Amino acid sequence: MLARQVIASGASTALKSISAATASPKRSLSKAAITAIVQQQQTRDYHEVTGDIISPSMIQGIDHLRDPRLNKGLAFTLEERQTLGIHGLQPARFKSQEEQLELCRISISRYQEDLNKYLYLVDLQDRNEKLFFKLISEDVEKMMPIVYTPTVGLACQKFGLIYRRPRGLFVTINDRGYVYEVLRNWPEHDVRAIVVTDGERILGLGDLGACGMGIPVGKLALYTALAGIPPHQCLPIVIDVGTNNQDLLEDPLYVGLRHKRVSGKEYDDFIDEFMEAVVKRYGQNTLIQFEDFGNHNAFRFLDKYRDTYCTFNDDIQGTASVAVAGLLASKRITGKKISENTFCFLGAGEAAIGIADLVVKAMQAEGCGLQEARDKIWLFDIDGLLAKGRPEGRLGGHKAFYAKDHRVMKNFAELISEIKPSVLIGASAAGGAFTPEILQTMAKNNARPIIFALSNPTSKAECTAQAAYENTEGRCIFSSGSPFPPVKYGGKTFSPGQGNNAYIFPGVALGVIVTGTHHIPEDIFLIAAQAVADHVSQDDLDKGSLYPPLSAIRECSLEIAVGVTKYAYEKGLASTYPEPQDKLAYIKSHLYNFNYESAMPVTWKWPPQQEAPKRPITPTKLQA
Ligand SMILES: NC(=O)C1=CN([C@@H]2O[C@H](COP(=O)(O)OP(=O)(O)OC[C@H]3O[C@@H](n4cnc5c(N)ncnc54)[C@H](OP(=O)(O)O)[C@@H]3O)[C@@H](O)[C@H]2O)C=CC1
Ligand SMILES: CC(=O)C(=O)O
Ligand SMILES: [Mg+2]
Repeated sequence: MLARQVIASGASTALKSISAATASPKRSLSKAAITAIVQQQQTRDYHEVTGDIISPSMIQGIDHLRDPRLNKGLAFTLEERQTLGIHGLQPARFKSQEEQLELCRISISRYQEDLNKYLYLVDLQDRNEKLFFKLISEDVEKMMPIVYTPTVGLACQKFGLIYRRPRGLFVTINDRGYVYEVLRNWPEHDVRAIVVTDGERILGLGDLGACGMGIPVGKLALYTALAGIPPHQCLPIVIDVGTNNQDLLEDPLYVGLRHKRVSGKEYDDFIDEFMEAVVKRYGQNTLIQFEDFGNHNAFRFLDKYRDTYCTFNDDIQGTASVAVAGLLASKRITGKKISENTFCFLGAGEAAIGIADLVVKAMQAEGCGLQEARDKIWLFDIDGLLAKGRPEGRLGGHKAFYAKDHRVMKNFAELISEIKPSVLIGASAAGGAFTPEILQTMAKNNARPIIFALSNPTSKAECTAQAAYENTEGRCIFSSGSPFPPVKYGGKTFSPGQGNNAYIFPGVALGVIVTGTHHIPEDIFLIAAQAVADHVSQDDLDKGSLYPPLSAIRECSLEIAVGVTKYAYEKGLASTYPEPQDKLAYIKSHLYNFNYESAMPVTWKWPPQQEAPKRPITPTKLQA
C-alpha cells in the first residue's frame, strides 16, 4: 500500500475529480500540477485524491499568500515560510493572530468614514479570511454595524463605486435557461446555504437592483461570524431582473441590467428555474434564505416554496422571531402575558405581518383563540388603518386577517390615542414617524410602554432611542433594528437592544444545515424566539435591553441550533443520521475554526498501521 499524502488547504469539501496525471500509478505530482488542481477546485480541507493526499503546503510560494483561505500574513512560522517557499516574501517579523487583530482594530479606528471602515473589512476578507472572521466574531458590537446595518446600506447605495472583486453570483434574466450553468461557475462544491435577493427592497432604501449584493454578502458574513458556519458553505446571490429605480438606470456607475424589472410569468418562471438549479447543483437540502425581495413577491414565494424547498424568508420569519423574542423577554418587566397586550403596527408589510402572525401563534400558545388574538393587533399601512370599509381596499393576503370593522383612519397618532396600545411596532421604513406626540401618548397610557422602531438603516428608524426615552420619561422598553448608542436620561444610562433578525437567522441556518433539514416549519421561529428570550439576563433588562448583548449572540446561535436540531429529529425533518445524542457537541463539531491552523505537511498513516502482535520469544528459541 502506497503512503498517501493530504491536500490540506483549509476546510472541508472533498476533492471530487482529479486529472489523469494525478491518478497515475507513480503517485508523484509536480508542484505546478498540484497548485493548478487546488486552485481549480478551490478546496480548503484535507482531501483524498485517488490514493494521493496533498497538503496546503503544496500550494507553494506567493500563491499561498495570495489565497485568502490560506494566508496567515506574518503569522507563518519560519518553518512554514521555508517549507512553503515564501521565506523572504515577507518581512522578518513573526506575529501572533492576536497581534494581527490588534493591528486590524487600530487600522479600523483610524478611518473616520464608516464606508472606509467597510472597505477595509472587505479588503481584509479578500486578503486573510480567518483574520476577518475572527475580528468580527470577537467584537460583534463594533464590527456588526460595519459589515451589516447600517453601513451595509450605504455600501449598497455606493456599490457601483466600490465594487472590486467577486464575492457572490449575479444571475441575470439573460441567463434564462442557463441558471444551472451559471451556478456551476461558482468555485465551491459544498455550498449548504444561499442568501438570495433580487434587490427590490434593500433595507428601507427601496429598489437598489444589482447593488443589493451587499445584503447577501453581509448576511452570510454573519452566518460565519455569529454561527460558525464555514464560509465556503455560503453563497451570496443577486437575481438581476432589472430595476425600477430611475436614478440607477441613469447612473453611469450602475453595474446591473439597465432596464425596468422583468415581472409576471417571465419573472416567476425565472425564479422557478433558479430554485430547481440550486437543488440540481447543491442538493435538496440546500438552505435558500430569501432576503429583501419586494413585498408583492416575498409572501408569494414563501407560500409557493416553503413545503417543497428548504427555504425561509428572513424579513417575514426571521424578523417575526426576533420581535417575539423581545416580547417574551418583556414579560419579565411588565408581568403581562403576550396576549394581555394590544399591538399597533406602523407598516403592514413583510416585517409587520410576519411579526403579527407569529405574535398570534405566541398568543395561541398562551391559550388565546385565533380570532381573539388577531383582534388585539392593529395595522396601519400607507393608506391608513387596515379597516374593512376603507375606499382603497388593498386588504389582500394576510392583511385581511387583521382588517377591522372600524371607521376609516388616516392619522396614526389618532389611532394610538383611540386604541391605547401597550406595544407600538414600526416596520414601515418611514423614518421619524413615531412623533413626540405618539411617544407621549404611549407613556400616558402605559406604565412601561413597549416601543420597537425596527426599520433599517438608522435613518429609517421610526424614532431614535433618545426620542423614545425622552418622550416617555425614561419608562419605555425600547428596541431598534439598527443600533443606537446608549442614552442618558434622568440620571440613568439606557442601552437598548437591537431587535434585528441577526439574532435569529444564523442559528436557524446552523441547525438546519447540520441536520440536513428538508423544510423549515413556522414552529422553528418560535423555538428560536424562546431561545433568544431565555438568554436575556436580569442585567440586560435592567440596562433597558430585551435582548442579550451582541457579544453573546454566538451563544444564542448555538442554543437556537440545538433547539432546531431537537425539533428536526423529533418531527422527522432531519436527514442526517444517526441522530446525535449530544446535540450541542455534534453542532460544535461542525463549526468553523477561526484560529490559524498549521500549514505544515500532515503525514497520515493510511490505513492506520496495525502494530504486529508481539510474538513471545522464548529463551529456548533464542538459544536455538
Ligand atoms: N429589524 C429587523 O430585523 C428588520 C427590519 N426591517 C425593516 O422594516 C422596514 C420594512 O420592511 P418590510 O416590511 O420588509 O417592507 P415592506 O415593503 O414589505 O413593508 C413596508 C410597509 O410599510 C408601509 N408603509 C410605508 N410607508 C408608510 C408610511 N409612511 N406610513 C404608514 N405605512 C407605511 C407599507 O404600506 P403598503 O402596504 O401600503 O405599501 C408596507 O405595509 C424596512 O426598513 C426594513 O429594513 C425588515 C426586516 C427585518
Ligand atoms: C434586517 C433586515 O433584514 C432588513 O432590514 O431587511
Ligand atoms: Mg432583510
